[in-house]
Amino acid sequence: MDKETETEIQSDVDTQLSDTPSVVLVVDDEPSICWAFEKMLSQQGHRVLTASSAEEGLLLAAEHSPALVLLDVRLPKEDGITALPKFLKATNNAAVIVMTAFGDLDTAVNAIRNGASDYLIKPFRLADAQRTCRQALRAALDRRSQPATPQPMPSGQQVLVGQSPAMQQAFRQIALVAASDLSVLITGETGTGKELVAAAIHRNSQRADKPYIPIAPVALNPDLIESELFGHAKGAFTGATDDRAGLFEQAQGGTILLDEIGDLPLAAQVKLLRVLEQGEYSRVGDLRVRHANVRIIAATNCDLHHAVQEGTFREDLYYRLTGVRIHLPPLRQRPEDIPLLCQHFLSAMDYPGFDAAVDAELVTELQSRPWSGNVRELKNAIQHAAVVARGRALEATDFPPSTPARGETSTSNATTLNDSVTAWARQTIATAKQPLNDLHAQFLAASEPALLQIAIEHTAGNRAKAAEILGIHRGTLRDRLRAYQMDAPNGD
Ligand SMILES: Nc1ncnc2c1ncn2[C@@H]1O[C@H](COP(=O)(O)OP(=O)(O)OP(=O)(O)O)[C@@H](O)[C@H]1O
Repeated sequence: MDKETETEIQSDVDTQLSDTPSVVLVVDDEPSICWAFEKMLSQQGHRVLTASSAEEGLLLAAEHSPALVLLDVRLPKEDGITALPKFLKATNNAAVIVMTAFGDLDTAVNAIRNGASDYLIKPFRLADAQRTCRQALRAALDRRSQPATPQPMPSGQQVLVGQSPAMQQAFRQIALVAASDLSVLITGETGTGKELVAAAIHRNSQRADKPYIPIAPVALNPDLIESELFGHAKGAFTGATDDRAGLFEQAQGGTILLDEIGDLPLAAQVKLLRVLEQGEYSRVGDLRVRHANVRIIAATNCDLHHAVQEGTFREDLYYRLTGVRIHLPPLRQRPEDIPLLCQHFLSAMDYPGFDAAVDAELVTELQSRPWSGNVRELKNAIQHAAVVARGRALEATDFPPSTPARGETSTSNATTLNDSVTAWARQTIATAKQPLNDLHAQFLAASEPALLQIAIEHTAGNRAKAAEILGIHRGTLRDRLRAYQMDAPNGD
C-alpha cells in the first residue's frame, strides 16, 4: 500500500457511509487490497471479512450472509466470474462488486449480465471504491427482498453480438460507461446497432429498473417537439388544454435515447443543453424549474461536426455530448462478425442446425457483400434466406440481391468506366500496327453499339423513345444502327 493511498484512506474516513452497518466480504488474493478495504469499511462501521480464494469466500458467505461482496476476478483456483452465481446464491442476493484488471472489461460486462451490481477496475482510487460500495450497499437492501436469481439475460432480440476488435472495443466502452451517469454519443451508419448499444448501457446501469425511453425527434411533430420532450403548461399554446408531463419527466430516474440527435431543432437543443449542464428544465409555458434525473444517450448516423459547421447543430451541445463517444464501424469493415451474426439470427429463429447452416464458402460470399444497410440488412437477408431454404443449409442463391453500396451507382460506376476507357485506349495505342488517325472512331465503334442496344431494350424496341433517351435524332439513331448492322427488320 503506497503513501498516497494511505493518505486517501485517512481523508476518506471523515466521509461516513449513510448505510446501516453491514457485513462486507472481500475476496482477493492480494493482501494489500483486503487490508485497504478492511481499513476503509471498518472505520465506517461495517464488519469486514476477508478471504484469499473463492472457495474460502463461499464458506464465509454461507456462514455470515454478507450484504456486500467485493470479488476479484483472478483468484488462485475458481475464478471470480465462475464463482459469482454461487456467491449470489449463498448470500441471498448480496450486492457483488467484481474487481477486474484493466483490459479485462468484457469480463466486467459478463459479470454485470450475470448479476454483479457493479465492478471496479484495478488500480482504483479508494474514493471511487468507497462511492461504489455505498451505492451497492444501498441497492443490496432492495435486492434482499427479491428472489435470489441473477439478472436475466436479455431476450435474443437485444443481445449485441460481435467478435471483431471494433465490437470488443464497443463492449469495453459499454462496460466502462454503464456504471457512470455520463452522457454518451453513439455514432455509426444506419443499422450498425446504435440503439442496441444504448439499451445495453441502460440495462447494465444503476438505472436498469427505471424507464428507458428511446425517442426519435424526427418522428415527433416539429411544432410540438419541445412540449413532447419537456411537457407544457395549460394554455401554453392553442390546444394545450391541460398541464402535461413530457418524455423527460416520464423517464425520471432512467435513461433517454435521443436517436438521430442531429434532427433536433435548435430551440430544443438549447433546452437539452440546460438539462445536460444543470440537470434542469421547464415545461413549455411554465417558468417553474424542474429537476431532471435522466441519463441522456444520443445517437447519430450523420456527421455532427459538419452540422455544427453548417449551423444546424449547436457547438456547445456538440462538445457536451462528445465527451464519451462509442463508434460502431460499418459491417463491411468488420467482416469477422458475419459468421457469429448469422448464427445469432438463425438461432433466434430456432432454425434447425443453426450453428452449421452457413458454411465457410457462404461466409466468404457474404463477407464480400457491401451491406450498406449494415447488420439490419444482414438480419433481414438471413431471415429471407431461412424462409427460402426451409430447414436445409443456406446457399448464396437463397439470399436477396445485395443493396448497392452508397454512391456506387454514380461514383463507383463512373470510376470503373473511366478505368476501362483508359485501359482500352492505352492498349489500342500500344498494339497499333501503323500510325493511328481514328482512335475516336474506333472508340465509338467499340462502345456505342452497347449503348444503343441497352436503350432499345429499355424501350422494348421503340426507336423513337430510344432516340429520346439517348438525346439524339431518330434519323441519326437509324443511321447508326444501320452502320453497326443492328438494324432489326421490325424497327420503328
Ligand atoms: N451487434 C449486433 N448484434 C445483434 N444484432 C444486431 C447488432 N447490431 C445490430 N443488430 C440488429 O440490427 C438491427 C438494427 O440495429 P439498431 O436499430 O440498433 O441500429 P441503429 O444503428 O440504431 O440503426 P438506425 O440508425 O437506422 O436507427 C436490429 O434488429 C438489431 O437487433
